Amino acid sequence: MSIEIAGVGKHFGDFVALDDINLTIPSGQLTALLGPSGGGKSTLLRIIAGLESADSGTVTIEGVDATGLPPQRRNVGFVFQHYAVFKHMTVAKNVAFGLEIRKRPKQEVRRRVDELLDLVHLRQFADRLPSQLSGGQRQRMALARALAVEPKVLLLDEPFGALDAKVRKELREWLRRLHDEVHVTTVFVTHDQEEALEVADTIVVLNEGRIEQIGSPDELYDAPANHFVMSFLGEVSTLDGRLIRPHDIAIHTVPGPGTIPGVLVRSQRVGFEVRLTVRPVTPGPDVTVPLTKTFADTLGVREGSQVWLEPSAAGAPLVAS
Ligand SMILES: Nc1ncnc2c1ncn2[C@@H]1O[C@H](COP(=O)(O)OP(=O)(O)OP(=O)(O)O)[C@@H](O)[C@H]1O
Repeated sequence: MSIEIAGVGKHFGDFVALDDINLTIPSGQLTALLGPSGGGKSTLLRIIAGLESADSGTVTIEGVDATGLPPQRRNVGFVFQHYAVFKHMTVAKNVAFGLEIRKRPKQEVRRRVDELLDLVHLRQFADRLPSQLSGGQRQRMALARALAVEPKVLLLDEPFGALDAKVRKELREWLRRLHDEVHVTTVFVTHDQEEALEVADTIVVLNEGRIEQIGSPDELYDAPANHFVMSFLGEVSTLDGRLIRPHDIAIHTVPGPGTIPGVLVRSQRVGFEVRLTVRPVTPGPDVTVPLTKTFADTLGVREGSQVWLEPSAAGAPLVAS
């Protein structure tokens, strides 16, 4: 069982937002829709949720053809970046809302709300108003509220987008742990490759309305299908007419087989790292290689030194540029 998206297309006027999307999102996994702004991620998520209808194609959720079903009959929960909370209701009431409108017995509602508040670590804030929570706590409350009605699928559109970097990082670690506890099929939209690499089981890279690649974080990072995926998923440099990750370039003070000579033009200390920028003799841009400070010290090079660059012997991902 899973979410099956077959032949989904969506236009806005002449603009093609999604072009023949075919995708299987496995049950029980955390799947990231990753891509640059305007790539079609939110449109696809909204089509899965039933908030937007596709021009063509079908959406099947856990074996049921959901293409024509309204959102409330799809058994999905969603959380958006700017979550609309009921400001006048306590945290516990906000979480209980979906259960109360479904007229579940009071005792069951109380028990379920307690469970959920434990799960999102907000039990001690049950009686506060949302305005008395931090941004990160509010998003956790939003997740508890979405989970309350036991959806088969949880859809998150940049749920941590509006928060500062530190809180975002905490919340994504927390989301991963939460997912490992509840295993609800989760699809989240992000334009942040680090977020996708760190949290997702499967990443779907969307660009200009098309799927560029689908795979595990390791597959995408180590074996990108094309130039776009490689440069979107991490830093890349161009060396000797090829694309390579900066971490896959070694610097030597003596020549060796396959090395490319160059001159060290800049040495920059950034925290625990030293970034050495080398101008190769071969045509092409300067290459910046990150090293640990200890290793940079043992190399003993300074600006103006002659050095030799070596693409890592493991031959890590080199994609013709
Ligand atoms: N209701 C609409 N009317 C017209 N164009 C739209 C509409 N909704 C989305 N679009 C366009 O469709 C394209 C895809 O939008 P979408 O929101 O899916 O992208 P995204 O990948 O989620 O981007 P972002 O990360 O910026 O949210 C964009 O170019 C957007 O301007």
